[in-house]
Amino acid sequence: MKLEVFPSTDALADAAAFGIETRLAEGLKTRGRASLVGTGGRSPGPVYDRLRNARIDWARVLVTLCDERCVDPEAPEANARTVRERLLVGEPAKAHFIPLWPEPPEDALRALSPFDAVMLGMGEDGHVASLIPGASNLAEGMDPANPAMTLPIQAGIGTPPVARISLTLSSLLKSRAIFILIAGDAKREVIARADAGADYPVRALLAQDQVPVRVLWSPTH
Ligand SMILES: O=C(O)[C@H](O)[C@@H](O)[C@H](O)[C@H](O)COP(=O)(O)O
Repeated sequence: MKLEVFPSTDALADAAAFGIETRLAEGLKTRGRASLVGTGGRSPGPVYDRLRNARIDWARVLVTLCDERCVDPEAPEANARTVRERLLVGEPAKAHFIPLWPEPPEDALRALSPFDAVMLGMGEDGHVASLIPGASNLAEGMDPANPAMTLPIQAGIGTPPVARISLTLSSLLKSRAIFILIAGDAKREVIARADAGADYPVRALLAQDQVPVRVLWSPTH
């Protein structure tokens, strides 16, 4: 793993947004459509803010999420709400948004893949999307041969501890580029340990050579 170190959240967000916009533009140019898998948490907000200004044909872009909390889509905890408020405003409102909940869109996701760009955060427990250590079906979610695109995750783990829908590892890997956004010293140590072989969910993304993965780090959120 090559950790890309940025001095600030702004610098990280500039680089991530540029990388993602480039992937979307490439998808539009070569395939006439593009797909973005977004994420929740604190990391993506500043990236969405920049992507809003991307001069691409948003009407031909499909946007979905790597995970969703099973809460009212209007609730502040809903990842869809973050995407609606931070990304799908102005021109990007023309993009087609595919929610993961209440009906996991298995077929739509399969038809959409491989995704042009997948943006992920990472927890201090090494989770990505909602592939969270402690989930009773984590092995299923981490099975690279699992044909399912999505996986329900029980309530009681993760923050907030609500039930969730996550993309599976196999669906995250049906992509052309993955961007992992992390902040703070604790997560820098976790990802270094994962890269060195520790059994965190994020390790599965670092230890494969099917999809290019960029890991972008800044000292704070
Ligand atoms: O819905 C979620 O909670 C996320 O998708 C989750 O996987 C998040 O990305 C990480 O927990 C990192 O969160 P931060 O970006 O806040 O560090």
